[in-house]
Amino acid sequence: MLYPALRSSLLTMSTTTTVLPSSSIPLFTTVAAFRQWRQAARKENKSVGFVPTMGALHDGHMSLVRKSLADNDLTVLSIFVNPAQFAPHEDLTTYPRTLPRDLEVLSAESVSVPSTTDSIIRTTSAVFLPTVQEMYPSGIDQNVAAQQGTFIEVKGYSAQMEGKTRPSFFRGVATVVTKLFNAVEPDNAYFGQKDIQQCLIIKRLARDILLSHPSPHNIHIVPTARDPASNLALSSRNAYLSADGRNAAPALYRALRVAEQAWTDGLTKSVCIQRAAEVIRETASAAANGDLEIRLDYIEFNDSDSLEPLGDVRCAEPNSNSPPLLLSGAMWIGKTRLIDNIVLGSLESLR
Ligand SMILES: Nc1ncnc2c1ncn2[C@@H]1O[C@H](COP(=O)(O)OP(=O)(O)OP(=O)(O)O)[C@@H](O)[C@H]1O
Ligand SMILES: CC(C)(CO)[C@@H](O)C(=O)[O-]
Ligand code: BAL
Repeated sequence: MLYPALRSSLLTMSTTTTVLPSSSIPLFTTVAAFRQWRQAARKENKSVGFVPTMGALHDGHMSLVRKSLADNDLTVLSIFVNPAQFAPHEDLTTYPRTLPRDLEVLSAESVSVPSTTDSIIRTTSAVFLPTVQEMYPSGIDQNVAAQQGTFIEVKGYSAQMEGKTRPSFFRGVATVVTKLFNAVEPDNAYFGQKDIQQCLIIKRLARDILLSHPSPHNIHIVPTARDPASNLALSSRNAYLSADGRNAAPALYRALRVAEQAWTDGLTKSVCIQRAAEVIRETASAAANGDLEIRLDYIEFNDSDSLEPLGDVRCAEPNSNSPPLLLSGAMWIGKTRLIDNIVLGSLESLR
């Protein structure tokens, strides 16, 4: 427990600018108020784990929270729908915003960790809910050409894979994550494998700018949480799907698994991708009867170090020095774009 007096005064301070739902977890909307909480944690020598999110929490987010609760004395989760990572034609305005429910879900989550005498129950210690003005003091225009102020670009890693369809996406992510890291100064940070390119870009960013809080090796990649019945990767954007869309959505992971099998059978990359594309085509033609438009955006194999696509090669003998391969893809279900991936190798060896 952090100084109760400080906690309650911070709670009051943090609620002066925005009307927030009531919550058993302290909520902070300003960097200044949050920094006082962080300072108190540092004085108490408590380790701080950080889970950045855009809200609309689901069990994928909660798997990151549980890992952070298990690893750290204190856990902070942020909810911020970051305008800079949405292109002007994307879904910033309709992105699901479910704060009251998010806070309920978070309050209910706990992890029991062994202690010298008994066990300790840990719950989330703070939620950081900054406003757009707080995160972008120079303002933020979704049109990159009109932007003013400071932005972070991770060059050479942001144009492949997701960057082909979303060219400014990682600039927006790298910028906001740098700001969040500066505000929170976590010892450990947790990101989901579902957004694998994001994880690797953030690790690279931390290495390149010599970040200490968190240090690159304290940026952890947590495996993708899936719907147990269909294997669909959990995602906030699944909320956009109709019942028919929901039935079709697991095809992306099925397609990736087909490509993975073809790869381990020794077929060339292009054949693996064709086989995966066939799975999506079959799903699309079945769904077309119900008027739902389904389209593959891409399936690709990339080197996890350089993020460059593989040439049209076959699976080589695994070499203990070679970095894992990324097999990833995206598909459109109507206006909803879903992503997924398989890491061919161990998550722990991703740099
Ligand atoms: N199924 C999942 N398993 C593990 N981590 C996940 C999963 N889905 C999202 N995350 C992670 O949660 C963090 C916050 O993600 P975010 O709030 O954007 O949710 P999301 O479900 O990825 O949303 P979107 O539908 O917009 O992609 C990110 O690190 C993301 O990779
Ligand atoms: C990391 C992140 C919170 C930055 O806005 C976002 O891209 C996400 O939720 O994956
Ligand atoms: N989880 C990635 C956030 C986005 O697609 O904007």
